[in-house]
Amino acid sequence: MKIFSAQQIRNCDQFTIENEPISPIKLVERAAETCARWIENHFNKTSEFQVFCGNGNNGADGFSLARILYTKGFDVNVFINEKNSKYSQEAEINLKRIREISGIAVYDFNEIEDLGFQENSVLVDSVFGTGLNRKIEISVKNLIQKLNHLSFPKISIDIPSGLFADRSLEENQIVFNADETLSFQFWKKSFLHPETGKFCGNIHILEIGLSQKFIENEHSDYFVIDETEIHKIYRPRNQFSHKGNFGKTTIVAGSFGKIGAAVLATKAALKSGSGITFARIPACGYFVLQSVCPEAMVEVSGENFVTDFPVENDHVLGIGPGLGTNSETQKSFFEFLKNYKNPVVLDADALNLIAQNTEILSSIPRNSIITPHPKEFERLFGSTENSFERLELARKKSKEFGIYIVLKDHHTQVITPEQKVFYNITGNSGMAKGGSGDVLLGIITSLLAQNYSPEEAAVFGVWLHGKAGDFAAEKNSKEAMLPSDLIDELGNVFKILA
Ligand SMILES: NC(=O)C1=CN([C@@H]2O[C@H](COP(=O)(O)OP(=O)(O)OC[C@H]3O[C@@H](n4cnc5c(N)ncnc54)[C@H](O)[C@@H]3O)[C@@H](O)[C@H]2O)[C@@H](O)CC1
Ligand SMILES: [K+]
Repeated sequence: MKIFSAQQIRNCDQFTIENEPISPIKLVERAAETCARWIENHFNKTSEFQVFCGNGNNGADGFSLARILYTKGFDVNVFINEKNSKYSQEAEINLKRIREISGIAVYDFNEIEDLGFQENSVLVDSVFGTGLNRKIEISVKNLIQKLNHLSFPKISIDIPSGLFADRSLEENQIVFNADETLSFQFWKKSFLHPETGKFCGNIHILEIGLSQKFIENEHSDYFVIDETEIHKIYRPRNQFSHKGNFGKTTIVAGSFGKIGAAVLATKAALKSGSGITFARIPACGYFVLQSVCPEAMVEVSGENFVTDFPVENDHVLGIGPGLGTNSETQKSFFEFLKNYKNPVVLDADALNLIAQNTEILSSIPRNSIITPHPKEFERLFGSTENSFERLELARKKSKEFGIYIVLKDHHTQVITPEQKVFYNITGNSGMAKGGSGDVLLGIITSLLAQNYSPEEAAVFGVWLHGKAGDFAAEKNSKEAMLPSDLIDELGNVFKILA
């Protein structure tokens, strides 16, 4: 699914109004009705809704929602900024409709303290939407601060007030802290970054029938990985195929004390479809690997750490988990990078070795995939102010070195040399444990070996990994789930695709 900027969303609204055609007020009504349906399905009629409305069309949505909820039998109060009487046309019409209903009281933002809300209150934030274009003024700031201190359920309409749709926060910005965000039609970039996404609570993207023609034709470099895309990428195994059709994967990993990383990566490669799987590990891990992964072939290199790298051109190599940073490993790894031309997958210590001498970055074979977490990324490419800037730096570096960067985070981003960005929305905090990255490297390497393109392997790989994590959390809890549980769940994820 494409992600648009605030300006592109405005253009999409406008295009829909002109071409469907539909009047602006009817479009607001459609958006509000969609929210009301969601609310009706999630709250019972004893709830009392306190709806806070701004002056733009986000406010218009709020007024309309208040009216619809009232007609559905909910108790509703509406709050406005009496001092600011300049409303958008749609907001003005909808506020007038509210004033005509005697059962809905309209109060000023200032009155919330005198009123004291009922215990069954639900707060609805319809103050600012995607039209926010500057820092919030003091009176609204005070309101949001006060509301954030109340412990009632909080719903934001379209976007929590105070967030920009497509960029980071201003300094000292106050943002409504939602439990649920009901957002129209598109994911917004700010929902997907940690500094801003933390204000959104659970995100629900509600379809409001904006123009498909506009959405198809409008260019964007930013995407959310959705299941429809994954179905297009996934290739079921042909009945007449044999193991030679699914590639050869070699995992180069492990050192004394870190053989577990090699085991996880190798098992993950085996469980995500690789035809023939090799592990190149130091001798100290030989018996462990052979016993826990009997399907893999083991090649030994060095005693306690890997001392030479394979150069078989028909294998796809995934290098790094638990490799260690011994100087002998580094020397042969760098030698290998200088001579090897096929795409490889690099993670963990492979990246730490490169970070010790970043000149070698330009020797990474074109179209390789690297999978750094934010700290590893910083060691490779330098620090940035926030995750929005980090993403833009990653786009630049992807292009410069002709590599795919899988920037691991709560919503992992896959960045391509063409500067496209794919945000992953599967996965959960139970995966924030040592070993998860080793599993991801195994999956992506295996997919690349099976002839998925680097973009497909990275996008499909992060999605599979996250989905397996979601299944594992459901069975074991986020606390108790282990990276090995992700590997066990891969089968169930493939089953939903077949
Ligand atoms: N345009 C449309 O057709 C649709 C719009 N929709 C709603 O409309 C919203 C966007 O509406 P608007 O573009 O009117 O903007 P908003 O309702 O987000 O409000 C911003 C308004 O306040 C002003 N403003 C911006 N920053 C401010 C600040 N810091 N302090 C004080 N005032 C500030 C802006 O000039 C604008 O008038 C969406 O988020 C969505 O909720 C939906 O109803 C769907 C259809
Ligand atoms: K809002």
